[in-house]
Amino acid sequence: MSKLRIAVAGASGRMGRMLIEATLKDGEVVLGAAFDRPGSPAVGKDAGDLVGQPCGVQVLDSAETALKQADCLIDFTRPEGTLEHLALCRKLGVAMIIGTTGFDEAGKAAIRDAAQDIPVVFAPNMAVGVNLVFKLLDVAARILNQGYDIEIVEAHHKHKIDAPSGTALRMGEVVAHALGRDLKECAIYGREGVTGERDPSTIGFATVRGGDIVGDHNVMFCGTGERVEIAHKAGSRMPYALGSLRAARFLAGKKNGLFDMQDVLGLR
Ligand SMILES: NC(=O)C1=CN([C@@H]2O[C@H](COP(=O)(O)OP(=O)(O)OC[C@H]3O[C@@H](n4cnc5c(N)ncnc54)[C@H](OP(=O)(O)O)[C@@H]3O)[C@@H](O)[C@H]2O)C=CC1
Ligand SMILES: O=C(O)C1=N[C@H](C(=O)O)C[C@H](O)C1
Repeated sequence: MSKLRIAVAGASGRMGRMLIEATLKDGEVVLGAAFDRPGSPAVGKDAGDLVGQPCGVQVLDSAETALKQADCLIDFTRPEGTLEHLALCRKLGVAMIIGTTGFDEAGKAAIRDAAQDIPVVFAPNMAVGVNLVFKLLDVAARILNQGYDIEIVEAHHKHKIDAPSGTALRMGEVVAHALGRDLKECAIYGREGVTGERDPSTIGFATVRGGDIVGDHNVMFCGTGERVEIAHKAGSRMPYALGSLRAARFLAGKKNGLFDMQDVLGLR
């Protein structure tokens, strides 16, 4: 059987480079194509040169040409780019792994719609450890369901453009769902000035941005006389890339459908 051909969008980005490295090291898949935006300095270079491992696959500036050489696209770019690539994947029948965060409701609806025709894994965090944390949070919130104030603190590198992180938002959704609340109605994004006492029905978010922090998340259940903290710290982007490749293998042979990493890891 021929190996699964992976295409990488945003090839020269932080995740693009990590995905190329992980794909080249993986014995079960091959790098079918890599592409970047027209005008990117990476276009025309050997994709493997971006990670010090020449491979003979040139970085293209046409997503459509690249996707014709792939079975599955892994996309960690920006919402507007991902949605353009999604339309092309739908047209060409290419499976898609979406790691990009920061979509608005219309963007999420477009992903759900496309998944009627192609298989898609869409997850704010592909790391196995973070997906375990989602499960732990569900258990914790159901047990600590009264008398505990919930605060979610995340920290990322200075280049990150969206806040709170997609992962922090998903953590909030998991906790809110376990408590029978709607995150849209109970989230508090930052505080300033005379805020008054804390409303116990809220879930608070705090964001730190600086340096080269890969990604830290800490969910605090603050009670009276005790505090439970469930945290994950990423020291490298490799877990996101390895999770994405696991997701690509999970989609192989599927005709359509929308999945996330809980499906991929059998945690649903
Ligand atoms: N789900 C997960 O596990 C993870 C998700 N992420 C998410 O992945 C995304 C990318 O992160 P990161 O790699 O750090 O970002 P980078 O900025 O390092 O890379 C983004 C890449 O996408 C390209 N790009 C930007 N805009 C567009 C566009 N409109 N169309 C096509 N390509 C575009 C960039 O090109 P150019 O340089 O020309 O702008 C660049 O090559 C973010 O949304 C981040 O939150 C990150 C890590 C893990
Ligand atoms: O931009 C990043 O770097 C990351 N983004 C994702 C998010 O928004 O949750 C995942 C990870 O935390 C790294």
